[in-house]
Amino acid sequence: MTQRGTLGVAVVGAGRMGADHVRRIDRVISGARVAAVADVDAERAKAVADGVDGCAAYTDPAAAIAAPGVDAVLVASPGPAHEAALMAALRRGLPVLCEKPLTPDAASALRVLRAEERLGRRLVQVGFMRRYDAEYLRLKALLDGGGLGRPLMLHHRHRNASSPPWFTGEMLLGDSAVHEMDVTRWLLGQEITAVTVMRPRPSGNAPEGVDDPQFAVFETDGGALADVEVYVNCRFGYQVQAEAVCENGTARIGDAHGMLVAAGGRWGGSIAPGFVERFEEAYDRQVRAWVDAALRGGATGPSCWDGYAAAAVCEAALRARAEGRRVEVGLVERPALYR
Ligand SMILES: NC(=O)C1=CN([C@@H]2O[C@H](COP(=O)(O)OP(=O)(O)OC[C@H]3O[C@@H](n4cnc5c(N)ncnc54)[C@H](O)[C@@H]3O)[C@@H](O)[C@H]2O)C=CC1
Ligand SMILES: O=C1[C@@H](O)[C@H](O)[C@@H](O)[C@H](O)[C@H]1O
Repeated sequence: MTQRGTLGVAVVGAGRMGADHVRRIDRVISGARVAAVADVDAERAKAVADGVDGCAAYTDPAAAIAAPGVDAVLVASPGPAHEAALMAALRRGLPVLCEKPLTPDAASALRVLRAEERLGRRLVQVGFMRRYDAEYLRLKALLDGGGLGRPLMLHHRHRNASSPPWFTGEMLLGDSAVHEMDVTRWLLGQEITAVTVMRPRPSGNAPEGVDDPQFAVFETDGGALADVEVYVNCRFGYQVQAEAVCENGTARIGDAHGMLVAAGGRWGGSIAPGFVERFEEAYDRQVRAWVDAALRGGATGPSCWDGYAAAAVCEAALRARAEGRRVEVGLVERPALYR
């Protein structure tokens, strides 16, 4: 039950993304309020909850999800903790926005999908926020319109200025390139069927033991190819680009944002420092769409099927990287709920 048409949200995980979503719900989005914040780090939960009127702090996510006034759950804990929070929310029949990845592997993603399927209706939205980015939406509309002919190839570039200290070689695929796995499927309306991963000699910027950058190639069931360069210690900024090569033309996004300045014999723009700045409007639109759907009692956007398919592609990519060979992606039959 919502109080006076306002969605009471429990936010699980009060780190970088969780705290930013709390700010967004509290100050940017209408129709929702943060009723509870849970973090295993009690001080962090309290610090974030203290910034919001009437918000309670918890260290146990299940207690926050069951708290009075909670109508919906936003999961922003690390990927391995997502399944427990998702299951607790689904047991109570609550709508969930779960940060990517849905879960870190296909088996756990499938368990979540089956739990939602048993309820017979969609309650989960996965935080693949690029689907809400204005540039990606324009590219999707262009491809769907068919004016350029059939898409043949996608070229993706995903560069971060630097990776956090805990980042591993596996995370370039499971944490970063998972976005390209999702947008490839979404832009083309096709499933990824096989993955190959190649690695150049690591950059001198890469932390010891981290194979950065990596290069992956996806094959799809519609006969398209997509490649992604993931480079998470490029130093120069946060850059996400995509180019579609179609039968009769190409379209490219992610080159320039905002102003171009000409001065002193040079011209140019600026590159966002990080994902929070580059995708700020997409995060806003994503959360707004989730709140609107939850207030109507449903879910929208990337589904458990999308989260599961991306997890299966990740698993294949990790095997392809470890074994140095092309690996096929195995998916279960797509349930009727997600068709
Ligand atoms: N869509 C996007 O562009 C981005 C998405 N993410 C995703 O957001 C999620 C969170 O990432 P960050 O905020 O960067 O991580 P973070 O490390 O900054 O924050 C995670 C928080 O969760 C807490 N936590 C750990 N285990 C928990 C549990 N079992 N229950 C409740 N809280 C727990 C930690 O104490 C920490 O405060 C991840 O799934 C990540 O992949 C992260 C960055 C960007
Ligand atoms: O999701 C994200 C992070 O978790 C990930 O670590 C970054 O590489 C991505 O650019 C960002 O969008």
